[in-house]
Amino acid sequence: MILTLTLNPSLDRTIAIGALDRGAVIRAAAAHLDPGGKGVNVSRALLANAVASRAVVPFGGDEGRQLVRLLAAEGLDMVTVPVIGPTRSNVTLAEPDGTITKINEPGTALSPGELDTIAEAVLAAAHEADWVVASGSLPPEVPADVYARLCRRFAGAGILVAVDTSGPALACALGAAPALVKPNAEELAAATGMPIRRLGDVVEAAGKLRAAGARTVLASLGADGAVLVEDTGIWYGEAPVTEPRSSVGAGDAMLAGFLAGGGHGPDALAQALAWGAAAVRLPGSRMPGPADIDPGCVAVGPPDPARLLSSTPPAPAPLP
Ligand SMILES: Nc1ncnc2c1ncn2[C@@H]1O[C@H](COP(=O)(O)OP(=O)(O)O)[C@@H](O)[C@H]1O
Ligand SMILES: O=P(O)(O)OC[C@H]1O[C@](O)(COP(=O)(O)O)[C@@H](O)[C@@H]1O
Repeated sequence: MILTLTLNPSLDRTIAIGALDRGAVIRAAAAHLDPGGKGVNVSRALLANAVASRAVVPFGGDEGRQLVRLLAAEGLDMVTVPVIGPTRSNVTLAEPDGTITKINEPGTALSPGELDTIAEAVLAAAHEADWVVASGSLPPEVPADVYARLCRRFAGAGILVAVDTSGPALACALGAAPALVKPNAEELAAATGMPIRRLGDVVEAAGKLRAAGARTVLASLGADGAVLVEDTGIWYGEAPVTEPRSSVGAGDAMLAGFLAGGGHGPDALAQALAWGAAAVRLPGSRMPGPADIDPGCVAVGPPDPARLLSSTPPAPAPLP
């Protein structure tokens, strides 16, 4: 069983527009509402592929009740934890050429008591879990070491922790030896202070995250695919999509595919890429099921260090 924790879940509204014209009245072509948040999406993708998963989901206010209703309608196995602050809403503007602009709210603070209740819910469910996935940003005022504490709590208990986050929460988690981290190119650049222009940079930056404590690094590179760096090897793979519809949730589908594929090695990477590509072909953050996933669209092999990435993440700010 794969247990997910999303401390900052969301209602995700994806709005299809013609072109993003700042300052104008933009008439939307279509809109989708999906339940969201990174761990929630990992569980949704696993559910869509009949892989056992349970999601720990704090929820608050009318938005939170709607989130829980949407997840219940999908049949998600979840442990819901009521909290006072309302669940956030995130908006994605999707243009016809595939450009997406995301506006993610910060979310509402969790009190120390609420955090304790959420931690108890994770501990109670974790005894059945092979993996615990701690994913997404932290709401305001939540201590940056919250995922690190989770890693330490499960170290030695035979439960592997995967962390998908950014900034101080990622930096703290690295020091607690997570089994897996899944940075995207921008997070990799920010975490290492390195410009990420070529596959060689990705491999080098992943090596730095491993030196800092992560056992395995699954670096997602958007349309360029992904690089896997672990004890037994380094692999690169891609699964091109000719008509991308929405990349929202692609990273979460990809992580779900990797864990469902065994959580290590080139076959798991291939499955991750197939699930990520399938998510990109679907609208909003709809998670792909077996009918959407084409394992034949993936190529995995050794990375060519000189290969340039098609887009370079913003140059990282100098490390303090
Ligand atoms: N335009 C695309 N074409 C094909 N695959 C994509 C595309 N965008 C994303 N993906 C797939 O989704 C994965 C995650 O995307 P990425 O943008 O790196 O992550 P995140 O959504 O976490 O920022 C990629 O590694 C790739 O497998
Ligand atoms: O917690 P964060 O970093 O604000 O991200 C939350 C957002 O990420 C998503 O989980 C999508 O994630 P990915 O596109 O990285 O797979 C959305 O559902 C949600 O709105």
